[in-house]
Amino acid sequence: MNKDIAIQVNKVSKTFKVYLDKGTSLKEKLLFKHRRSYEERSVLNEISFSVRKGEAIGLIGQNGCGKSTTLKMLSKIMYPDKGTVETQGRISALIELGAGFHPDMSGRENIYINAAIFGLNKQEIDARLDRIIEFSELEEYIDNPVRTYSSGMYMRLAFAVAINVDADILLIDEILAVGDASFQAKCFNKLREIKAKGTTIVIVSHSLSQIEQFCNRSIWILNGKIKQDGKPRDVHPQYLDYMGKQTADEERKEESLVPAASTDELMDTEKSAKDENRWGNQEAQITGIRLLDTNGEEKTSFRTGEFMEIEVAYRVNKPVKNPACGIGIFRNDGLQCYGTNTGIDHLNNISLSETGYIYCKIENNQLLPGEYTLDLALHTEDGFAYDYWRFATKFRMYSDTQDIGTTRLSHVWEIQ
Ligand SMILES: Nc1ncnc2c1ncn2[C@@H]1O[C@H](COP(=O)(O)OP(=O)(O)OP(=O)(O)O)[C@@H](O)[C@H]1O
Repeated sequence: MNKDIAIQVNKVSKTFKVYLDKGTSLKEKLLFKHRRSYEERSVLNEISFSVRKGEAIGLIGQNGCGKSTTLKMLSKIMYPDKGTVETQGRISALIELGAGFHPDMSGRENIYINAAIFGLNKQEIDARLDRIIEFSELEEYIDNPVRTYSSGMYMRLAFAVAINVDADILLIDEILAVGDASFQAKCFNKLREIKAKGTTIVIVSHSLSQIEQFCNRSIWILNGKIKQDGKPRDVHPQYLDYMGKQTADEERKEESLVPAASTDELMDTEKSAKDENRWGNQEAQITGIRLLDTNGEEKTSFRTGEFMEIEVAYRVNKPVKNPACGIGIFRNDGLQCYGTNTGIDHLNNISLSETGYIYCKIENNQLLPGEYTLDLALHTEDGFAYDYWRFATKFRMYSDTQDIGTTRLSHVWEIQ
């Protein structure tokens, strides 16, 4: 293996046997006692990738796609059925919370056992013990059995050991989801320090922003293969779009499974949905809404600073005088981030055909990462609604910068 490479995964496949049900009742259990039928479930199918020394990479993908399985094979907790995994250097892994801890032993004793698993001898552990206990902030509890610890305390101890064993490769699975915000921030700072020292890091996380903040590269696993491997800012939008479409398909499928309602029920449901999120005299109606990127492609996620176009399809049922179109953007905690309309923008004397489209082009959408909803309205110049549609659509913003607040303000620094 090339000396600049820390991890080399070559055509790795992994299949699990899933045993089929032997029944739940005593009768079924006895009858099917010898049933050995199982199904082979292929999780990874000839995946290959390599990680250079000092690189930090994120593994992403939907639930059950094989991220943890990949990490377990990197740490040699599990072996591939086919293919090879080669690594160079000492590995430290935070994979299953509390794995490697003995519940009846104290925190202190577990530090020795855990650090020994990572390859340290007694003197090396002695030299690091105070540092580990201090980082874990568990001084008061360190001589209590770990079965008395909360999951947050487990995580503190596990993290404190894993980052203090001078590993060359650190593997972390969703571990930072546990623990309070201040400890998480401390862990992140420590990870940055470790990364700066040249440690190779592989993280599995559902938090894309954690990966964006921290990793140089993201690998997206889909249907047993690597779907994309590249900079987080290139991979994540595609992944989010794919996930957005999946969710929409599932919602449509669920809707088609709902038993047909009677006409009265349908009218009632439509009416209550309308009452709640849509109002106006409907003389002019919004008939569709799409969010488009610079190529005119429909998207549900946008990068901070990217072009975003709101396309509003309309129909005019009765001639309307001096209509206006407005938008309102809300963050998912309800905060209104922006609102405007054609009147505010001095676009007067608009005339609408029977049907058509209105476009609002946002050249430089500087909203910061988060989930947003969009309200749309067709209304008279003085604000009387023809059709006001609350939560007309949703979108997500992402970024690889870490600004705080709602919007990135255009700015420059000058130091004198
Ligand atoms: N030891 C095992 N025996 C049988 N099936 C397993 C085993 N370990 C994992 N699997 C199955 O393999 C698939 C991939 O699991 P894995 O934990 O790697 O997914 P993941 O991408 O980490 O998912 P998540 O995001 O939900 O944690 C799942 O369908 C899981 O049920």
